[in-house]
Amino acid sequence: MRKKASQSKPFKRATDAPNLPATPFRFICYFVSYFRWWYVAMVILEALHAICGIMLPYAIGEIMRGVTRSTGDSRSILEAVSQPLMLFAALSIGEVLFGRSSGLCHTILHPLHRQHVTKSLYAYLQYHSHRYLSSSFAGALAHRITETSMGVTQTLAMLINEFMPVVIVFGVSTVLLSHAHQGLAIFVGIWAVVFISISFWLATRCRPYARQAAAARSKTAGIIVDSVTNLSSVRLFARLGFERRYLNEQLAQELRDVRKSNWYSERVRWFQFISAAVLKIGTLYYSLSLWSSGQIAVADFVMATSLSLLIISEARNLSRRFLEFFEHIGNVANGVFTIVQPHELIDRDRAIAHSITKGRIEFRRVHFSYSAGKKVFENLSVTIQPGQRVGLVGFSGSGKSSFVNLILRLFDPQSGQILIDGVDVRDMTQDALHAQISLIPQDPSLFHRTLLENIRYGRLDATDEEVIEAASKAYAHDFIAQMREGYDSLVGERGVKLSGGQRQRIAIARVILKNAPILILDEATSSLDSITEKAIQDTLDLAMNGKTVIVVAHRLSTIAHLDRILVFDQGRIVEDGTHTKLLALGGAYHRLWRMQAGGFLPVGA
Ligand SMILES: Nc1ncnc2c1ncn2[C@@H]1O[C@H](COP(=O)(O)OP(=O)(O)OP(=O)(O)O)[C@@H](O)[C@H]1O
Repeated sequence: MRKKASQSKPFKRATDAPNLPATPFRFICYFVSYFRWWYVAMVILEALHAICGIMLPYAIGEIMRGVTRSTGDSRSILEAVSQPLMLFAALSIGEVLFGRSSGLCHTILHPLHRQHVTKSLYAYLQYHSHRYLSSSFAGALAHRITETSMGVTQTLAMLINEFMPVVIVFGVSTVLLSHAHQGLAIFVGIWAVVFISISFWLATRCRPYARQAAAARSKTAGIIVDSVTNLSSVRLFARLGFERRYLNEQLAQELRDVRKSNWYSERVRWFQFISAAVLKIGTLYYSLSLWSSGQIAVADFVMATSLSLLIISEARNLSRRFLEFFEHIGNVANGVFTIVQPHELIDRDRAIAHSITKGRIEFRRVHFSYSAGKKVFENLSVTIQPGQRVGLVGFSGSGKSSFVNLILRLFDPQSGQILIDGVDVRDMTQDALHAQISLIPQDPSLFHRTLLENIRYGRLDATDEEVIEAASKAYAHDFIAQMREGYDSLVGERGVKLSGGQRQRIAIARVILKNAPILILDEATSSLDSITEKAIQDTLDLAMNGKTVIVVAHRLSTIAHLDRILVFDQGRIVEDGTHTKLLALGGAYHRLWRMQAGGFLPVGA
């Protein structure tokens, strides 16, 4: 069922990702359809609320009509106004009941709706590629999701609670007035059309100023955050005054932009006040002259003036509302155009959760570049046998990480194949592939959760005992036990409360729990002191047992004991063999080895 729906979409998306439309209007409608009955109820309640409100002046007019028709004694007045009074009371009660019922719907629905948009956008974002995520600011994406979900609910709230009542008020007023006098109705009708059109036009004119002021405000916030984040550097460079001046310059710019926007809003307010005065005075004068010439009754006169006051109160903030409306729509459009993009790496239709039994990795005539132009691999072919432990060495930028990235399918090659146990990685579901490969990166990033949760991430059903056992094997238990809250300690954003070596040990514990058939170590012990590294090496050797292992290393001593070493140079494998064989060859590896023995770290070719 889902497949069918996704086939009709204009672009590729991961099969398990929500089927979100890629245009703001359709995006909003998509979510409305989930809660359609709630919205139908809100539209009806808000319409009834507005109708009750606008009918009140009519009831007042009828009361007046009753009074003028009565003979003057209190009994006849009471008789004449009893029905309009009941109407007035019913309308007043209706206004409260319908208004508050709509408010209740709003209270229940909107948080739910926002949650649903947030969940869907987050689920969609999860399937974006490594390339997409690494070229976006994580904070900005999170902010977009929040703004988009707010934008969707606010857009709908404004349509239902702000614009629809105004339209109803204008429409019903014109009908009521037309019963009293055609001319009055035409006057109010023309006023409403002109007022809405000019308000809309002014709002569109005001938009760039408001946007500029909002951008200036965000920039100020950004500068403050940046400066506070780097406060220790600011102090160490004795740049406190410099930072204040830097902020002051931005604040001065913000002031100019905000003033411009405020000045424009002030002009809009002038327009609103003048138009309100025109309506008030015009209706009063016109209806008074109609009444004095006997064309309308005093009741119609009262109704017309009350209606004009009601219309003014409804229309008062229309320009500002239009402005906010554009802003919310803009937020939705931003979110949709940023996040609801085609997914770059999606599982093929025939992809299966293939289970890796041997761990044989083969690169077959692989051509790969990150972007058009600079090639990283050209016709690369190499096979890593099951259970082999292979070290990757080479100068910085020679292609070691790219080699690993392709195995993990963080990127797809332009041509050629990467096969694991003879199956193209594109024919495996990404979930299955990633579940069967463990990676310990050079600088592991942890979740701001407890140590227990971070280690258990390797296997969610691991018991506390298994977590502690893995931590002990990774030489992490001792330092965890010394922490005040032990395994329940929070590690800070990305694990900043831990040292680099401690983070690496947590990452190793996690991988021990995961126990995947293929293990990739990217300078996995580079942050450890030599004594811990020696100890942990034994654990890693144990963890490598029976697995295919790839070790990316800059320090050649850490891979000298492996079964095989591949030497990379500008995307080519220039040497391939054991440490002893490669040293004897006297080529690139030999040169690297000599450079490191002499204390030099090779940085570039
Ligand atoms: N995400 C990326 N986008 C674009 N180009 C990239 C990206 N990652 C790497 N490259 C480029 O690809 C080439 C190979 O880089 P790669 O990271 O594979 O080298 P490496 O041998 O792992 O280097 P190091 O030892 O410094 O980690 C380099 O020219 C690099 O600039």
